[in-house]
Amino acid sequence: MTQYGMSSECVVNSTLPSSCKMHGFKGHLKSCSSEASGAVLSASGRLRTRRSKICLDIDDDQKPCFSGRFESIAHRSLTKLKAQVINKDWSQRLLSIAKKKKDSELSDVFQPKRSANHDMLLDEDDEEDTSTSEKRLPAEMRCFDTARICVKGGDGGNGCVAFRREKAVEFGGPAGGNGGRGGNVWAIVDSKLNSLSSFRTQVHFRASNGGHGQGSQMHGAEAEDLYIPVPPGTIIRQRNAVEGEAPLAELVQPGDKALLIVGGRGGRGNHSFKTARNTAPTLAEKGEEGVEVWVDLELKVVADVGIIGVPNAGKSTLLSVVTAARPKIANYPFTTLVPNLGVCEMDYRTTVFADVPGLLEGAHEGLGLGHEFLRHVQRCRALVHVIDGSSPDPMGDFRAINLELELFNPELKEKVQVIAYNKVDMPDSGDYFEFVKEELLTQGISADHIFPISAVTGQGVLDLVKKVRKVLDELGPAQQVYETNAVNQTRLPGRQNERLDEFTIDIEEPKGPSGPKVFYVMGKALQKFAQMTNWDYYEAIKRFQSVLEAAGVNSALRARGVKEGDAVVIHESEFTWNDDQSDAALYQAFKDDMRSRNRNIQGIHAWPKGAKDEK
Ligand SMILES: Nc1nc2c(ncn2[C@@H]2O[C@H](COP(=O)(O)OP(=O)(O)OP(=O)(O)O)[C@@H](O)[C@H]2O)c(=O)[nH]1
Ligand SMILES: [Mg+2]
Repeated sequence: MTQYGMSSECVVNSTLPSSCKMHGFKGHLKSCSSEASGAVLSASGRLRTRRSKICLDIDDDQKPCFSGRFESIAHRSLTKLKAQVINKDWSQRLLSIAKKKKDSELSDVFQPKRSANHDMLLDEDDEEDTSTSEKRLPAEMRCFDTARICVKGGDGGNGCVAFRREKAVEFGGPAGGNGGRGGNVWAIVDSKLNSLSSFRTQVHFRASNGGHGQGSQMHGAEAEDLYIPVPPGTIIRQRNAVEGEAPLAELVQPGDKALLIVGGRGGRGNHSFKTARNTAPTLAEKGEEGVEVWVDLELKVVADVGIIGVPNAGKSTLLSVVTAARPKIANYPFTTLVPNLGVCEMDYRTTVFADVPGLLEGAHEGLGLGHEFLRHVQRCRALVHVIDGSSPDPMGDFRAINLELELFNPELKEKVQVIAYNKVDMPDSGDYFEFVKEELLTQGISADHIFPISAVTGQGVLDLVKKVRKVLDELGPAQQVYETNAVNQTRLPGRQNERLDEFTIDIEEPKGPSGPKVFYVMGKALQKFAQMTNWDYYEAIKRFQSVLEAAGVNSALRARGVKEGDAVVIHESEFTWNDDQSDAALYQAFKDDMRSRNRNIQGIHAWPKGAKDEK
């Protein structure tokens, strides 16, 4: 029996929230104990103290199986504390878990992973499989190069109904201001970022709403735009985009930005409705609602040189020596979980290095940390292959990695590789270098591409970097890195030419023999118009009615057989069809509606002819 991530001598001091429920141990857990006084930790119990010493005993051959909230908390706490663990059992355990991870789905970053109806086609079993395979690795170990976020443009502010009231100004006229525009949502490159991990904690991005209009012709304030920072090399697509569809944006260079969502426009106040015939209008529009969409982000790391090698070879150490980057370095495999970028400046020229997580045999099939970051290697112009000199079989490692690269994508084999035989400061590795070099020469690697280095002492690193620079120079200037036909929209679009007379009508048959039919009227402009109509003003409803008449909706409904009492649904509003289209009938319907909504009738300065006010 071994313990998960810790030995009996090494007890983790973990701070867990008091509400952390220890449920769902599913029988793998052999026993739990807690040393903190009063702490209760059992398969069905609850952890009651904030600071507790926990030991979890787990069968040798079984994976720990947590569920619910405890899973993420336990993994997070254990991952944070793994450096403190004296026993290296953690690494072994981690490695074995990672090896078990097998993701059969091979997909390219530029191909949307799922078709539009893929989710719908998934049966329940498939869904379960996906969720369990995703949960097999702790969140900290996943490569954060994809994310799904929800963006919403700000709502426009409402227009205002107001009249000028001043001493000695008898008929002041309408003075209601317009609402302000809602905020737009942009994605902008932030060169300090190198992964999409920030989108783990924030998924919803909403721009602020525009200010409402006020009296004295005061317009509402325009909302500020929302800028979502993304790392360079981010591709943004509509959720479930179909194959071949152009992405919304591809942001590569620092300063690149793209408009994702436009904020809603502000509603007009009654001052805007003033005409020669209607000099005192009592209606105003509501602000347009901001659109909400889900978008998929994918990151392609943009680097000149990719540092590859087996886990623990010293890749991150090399990156920290040649660049100012400070990646995490530790003596266990899979220290690096997301690709790290570093910029090396030499002779007034910059070279971007990417240190990718360690590769394992079977990486092309998704073993280890999966094949996701192999896509990043694909985009590097040259590779530095770090061989771990302290490994029992350095040439075996070298061959295995090259085979993995080739199996993932044959083009990867063609990439120029500069070999860095690392850890020569260690006596065993240094002595072994000549043998390895001979082997490498027999593999067809030219002698001037092989460098014995010690990333820790810096020995041989300068020569290596000079060679890398030379190789890049020989390859010529970097190619255009925009790889998709994305429409990076950088300007606000002009007014959309949406027509009110473009609509469709769907009919839902009555439920019972005497029930009403339901007519769904759908059209982009019509729905927006219905959403912006302020139903609290009679004049607004009258305007809505006349627009329906002018756009041909009423005649289309009549042609489809609408009868008195049938329901007509436009956007989120439901109306009851009345054959009597007179002002009096409309006013009566308005009054009934206001009463049912418990609202006070307001803004009517002249009652329509024939309407009888009950008040
Ligand atoms: N003696 C010696 N140790 C080295 C050298 N380079 C790296 N190391 C050690 O090797 C261990 C692993 O180094 P990392 O840089 O984290 O290795 P890595 O390849 O990035 O490992 P992963 O990210 O886990 O794949 C650390 O303990 C380093 O101190 C070297 O040149 N000499
Ligand atoms: Mg590393």
